[in-house]
Amino acid sequence: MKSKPLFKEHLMNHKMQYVFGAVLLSISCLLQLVIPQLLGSFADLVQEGITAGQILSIALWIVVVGFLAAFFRSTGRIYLFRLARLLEKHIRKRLFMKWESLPSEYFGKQRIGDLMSHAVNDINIMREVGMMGVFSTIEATVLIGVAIAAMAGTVHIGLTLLVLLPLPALTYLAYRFRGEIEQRTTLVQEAVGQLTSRVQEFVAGIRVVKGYVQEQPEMNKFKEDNRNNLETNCKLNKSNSFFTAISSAIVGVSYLLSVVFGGLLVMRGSIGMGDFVAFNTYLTMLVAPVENLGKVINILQRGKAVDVRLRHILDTEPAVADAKDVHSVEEMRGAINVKGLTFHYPGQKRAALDNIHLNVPEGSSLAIVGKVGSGKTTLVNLLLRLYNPPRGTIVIDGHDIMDIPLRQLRESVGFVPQEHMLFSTTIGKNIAFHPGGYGQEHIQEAAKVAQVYDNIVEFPGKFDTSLGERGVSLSGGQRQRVSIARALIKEPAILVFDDSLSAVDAETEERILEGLKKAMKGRTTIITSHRLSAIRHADQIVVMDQGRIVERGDHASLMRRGGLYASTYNKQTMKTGMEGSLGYS
Ligand SMILES: Nc1ncnc2c1ncn2[C@@H]1O[C@H](COP(=O)(O)OP(=O)(O)OP(=O)(O)O)[C@@H](O)[C@H]1O
Repeated sequence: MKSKPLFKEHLMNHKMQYVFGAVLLSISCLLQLVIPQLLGSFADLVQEGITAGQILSIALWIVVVGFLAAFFRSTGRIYLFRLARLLEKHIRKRLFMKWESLPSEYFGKQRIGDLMSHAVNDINIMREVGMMGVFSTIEATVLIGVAIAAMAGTVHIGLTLLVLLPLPALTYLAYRFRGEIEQRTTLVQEAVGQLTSRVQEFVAGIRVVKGYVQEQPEMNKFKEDNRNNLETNCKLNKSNSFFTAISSAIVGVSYLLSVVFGGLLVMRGSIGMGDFVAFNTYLTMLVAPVENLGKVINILQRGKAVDVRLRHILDTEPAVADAKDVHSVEEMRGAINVKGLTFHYPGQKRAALDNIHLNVPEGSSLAIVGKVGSGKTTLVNLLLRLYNPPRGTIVIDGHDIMDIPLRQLRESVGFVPQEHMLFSTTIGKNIAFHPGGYGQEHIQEAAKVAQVYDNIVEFPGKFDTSLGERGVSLSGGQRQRVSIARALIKEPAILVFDDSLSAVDAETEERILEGLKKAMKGRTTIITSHRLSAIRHADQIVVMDQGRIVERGDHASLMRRGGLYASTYNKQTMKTGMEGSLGYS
């Protein structure tokens, strides 16, 4: 279902609050319009010979009216701005919830800078719509409307019409600039996204940049993006300034007409001096709201463009989601059956997996080995339902994986991915990464099994040591093991290690797997690895090549067979032996 325009929806949901804010602001506007009348009376009295008491009385009225107008204006402002903050909070929450529901594939296609730009800049613009957009629209509408009525009703209808003549030009101008400002705003947002992505990539890849002496080319790319950002902003600024300047010029023409023709009317005696003063004070009061109208139109246009962009994200249907009638299954035990699984990535002709059959009994271990790109990660991703497998091709404990609620499925799997993402919080919290949290005892036990306990207790803060963004203060191997501890603490029915031990040497990998034996007991374990020595104890080993299983069996039977597995194993052990004798292992 398509979502409604975000601001409109917020307006409808908070109708009464907006009305109340508008009433407060309108009272302030009406009070402000009393001041020209007071000044008009003052001018008339001056001509007739004013007394000190009259001066004092008018001054007092101006102070009282000014004070009340300011009181209602600031109260209305506080009220309406609070609504705008609510709008900002609401959209940010919806956006984050939507992002959480989208598959990792979605994020693979997005630049981080663009996502950041949506989360920060776009939402700021929506807040501006709620703040200045609403506030200035109400103020401009009431002030302009009532001021014009007062000018026509109390001073001179002909002069009012004459002075207002240039204003339709402002409407035309707003119409003419509408598309241009909208288009340029989009370009500015894109330029900001590009710049943010560039900085993010530079920071994330700083070691590669330095290692390949790419500082200068990277600086050139940054300069180009920075220049583009400047240019797009200047163009937008030009449109805005041009628009504002012409708006002011139009208002200036109104002034000219008022002074010339108003002056003539005073000379002819058609209106009094007081009326002339009041008329020009009204006109002065019109200048700010009319000028603001330009800004408001600009904000509303930018808001419209952002609204469309944000709704485009909010309307994205997650490719992987629970079916409507999905029900929790009884306890997950971890018996996995894969039946004739063939899988194509969206838009790909070549099958990433081709007719895969597997039977992994509950509590047993399966190792998936094969060359780069042979389909190991794809198989694991489908088991976690990061993509949808064809119906009936993956069955866990007798249930088609498509009929198991995603939450239950993923809670039953302890997944250790290739990339070890750690969050910028303490090591303990990285391990206890679960809504309910875990006690210290659990955290320490998981760290021990993952062979990282000794490293952690050496840090000054032990488990309370804070990690920088992406866990930069830990070595690759330590990060991997913290990530393993995070999977183990869940005590899941199924453990999946997707080439997760590649950052440690062969000996450490074996030691970790040896240490994990206790944790693996009673759990179905799936390990993908390039290093065959590490997985040789698995109950079942499958060798993949170009999306197909080309060999299967246990280590001994595969070695006897003398195929791809045996030759790779022999090559690898020979290499490791050489490295060992050279002191590398
Ligand atoms: N998101 C994707 N979209 C399209 N094709 C993909 C995607 N991910 C992987 N592939 C392709 O699917 C095939 C299998 O990839 P997969 O990542 O499963 O291999 P792998 O055996 O895990 O490789 P590695 O050992 O390098 O991790 C490859 O040809 C790869 O290019």
